Amino acid sequence: MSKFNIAICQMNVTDSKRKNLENARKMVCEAVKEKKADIIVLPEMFNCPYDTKVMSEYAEEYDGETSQVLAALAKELDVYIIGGSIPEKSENKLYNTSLIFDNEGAIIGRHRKVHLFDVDIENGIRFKESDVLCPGNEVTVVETKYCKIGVAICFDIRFPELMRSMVLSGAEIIVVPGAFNMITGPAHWDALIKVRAIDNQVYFIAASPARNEKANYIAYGHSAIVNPWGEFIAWAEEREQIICSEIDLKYIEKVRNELPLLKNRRESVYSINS
Ligand SMILES: O=C(O)CCC(=O)C(=O)O
Repeated sequence: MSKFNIAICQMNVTDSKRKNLENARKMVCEAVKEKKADIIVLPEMFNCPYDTKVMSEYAEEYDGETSQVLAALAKELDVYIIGGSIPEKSENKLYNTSLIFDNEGAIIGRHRKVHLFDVDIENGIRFKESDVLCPGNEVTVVETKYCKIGVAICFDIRFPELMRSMVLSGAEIIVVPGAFNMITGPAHWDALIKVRAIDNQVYFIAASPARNEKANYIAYGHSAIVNPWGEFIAWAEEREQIICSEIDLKYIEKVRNELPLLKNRRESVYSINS
């Protein structure tokens, strides 16, 4: 199957976990019914506000309520779900975690955000995820019936080594649920998505929550899907909406053959492990 559809549900996230889960369910159903999506991606922290003060209150151990909702939905609709991210509790630690389900509802991967968002930008934004979260330590690439998919979370997008590691493990699509903000979003979001797609010759799927002006942390929105040539093939505005695009695995092969970047790497000159 070299062609299939991926959708992003750019959902509005509120402080009610119940409403967020209901909304995720409604939008995933719509993505399947209206857009014929085969793989659906949710945004970072889709079941709770993106606020370090409340993450522990919303956190769940695997396999908690959110995981059960997503697994049941994937099975019922016969689709893959890349469950954005949620605060995950494990052995008294908290992680920012993406749970990934196949079309039978089985969990096939779990990415714990590797690079925590700790920044202090003058007259801009101060955020310190490491106040409450622990980093994950693994590169995540899941095997699906379509192809291998790399999954990372938000700030992880800024680390090209992580993305390259995924591609060297066979990823042909990279999915990044991410809640950029009103400072770094306009400055860097589109450019990062585009360049990561170009330098890794992958379809790049970046899934933001909708912009909610009432939230403490205002997400940028503008979810997007970029092809391996670096073209935006689907994009959202700020509001709640679903975007969807066809993925053509043969096109990845074509771009990689015509412009052979991955083949021409000079590993003897540089090493991403150094
Ligand atoms: O890298 C950025 O500018 C935003 C990152 C972020 O919001 C996050 O990691 O959740």
